[in-house]
Amino acid sequence: MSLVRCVEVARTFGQGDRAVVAVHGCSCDVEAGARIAIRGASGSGKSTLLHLMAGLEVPTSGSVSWPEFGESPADRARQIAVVFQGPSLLPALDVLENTMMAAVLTGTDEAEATERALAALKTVGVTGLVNQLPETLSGGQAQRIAVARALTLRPRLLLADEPTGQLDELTGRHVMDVLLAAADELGAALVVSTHDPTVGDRMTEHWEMHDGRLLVPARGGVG
Ligand SMILES: Nc1ncnc2c1ncn2[C@@H]1O[C@H](COP(=O)(O)OP(=O)(O)OP(=O)(O)O)[C@@H](O)[C@H]1O
Repeated sequence: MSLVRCVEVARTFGQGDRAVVAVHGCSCDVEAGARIAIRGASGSGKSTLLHLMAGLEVPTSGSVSWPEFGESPADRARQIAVVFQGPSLLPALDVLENTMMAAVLTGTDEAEATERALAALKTVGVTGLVNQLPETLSGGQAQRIAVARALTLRPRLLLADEPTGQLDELTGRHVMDVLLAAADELGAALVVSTHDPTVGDRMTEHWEMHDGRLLVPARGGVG
């Protein structure tokens, strides 16, 4: 069964002359355990599609459903983690608090969330930073903490929007190692938008976006 099903989904921003159709009539399924890379030029709609899949954007038309996650947004929030493209840490919270926050807000006991967050920070290699505020971090460190926050949630669906875009090659490879290992361990599906062909090479399904339109090759097709 699909974790996410998009049927003829479209998302338009703005109105009238200023309307931008970011996503046009996209239909796709993310199956349990999938490893999907979404490639496409800047502005082709990758982030918007990931946000629709996460339930963070509401489609202008069409439908997004989560057949395995239940109807309520609260149930979904526990099952889906997003690694955002840009800075996403809360400036007033330190690294540990940022890492555990999403899990606590979705119902994980605080002691359990702390334990998970410390383990996730160790996994991404930033244990020395637990008490620092986001303003003291490099872009790469902040991105690794955003990955740790996603892992702390223990989701069944991991959506990562250009997770290596701001990182040097070695750190980027490490972040992908961590995301793939975590997805394996959790039995989660992983969907990554990327411009980096080396990231795409590590995934098993290859989707393309062009001007808001999604091309999903038939299973076993050439990516
Ligand atoms: N909140 C918004 N308001 C208005 N326009 C938006 C908004 N979000 C996205 N867009 C527009 O929708 C289109 C698709 O943007 P999106 O960020 O989804 O593309 P992308 O493929 O992720 O780009 P990139 O690779 O640069 O991150 C772009 O033309 C963008 O300017």
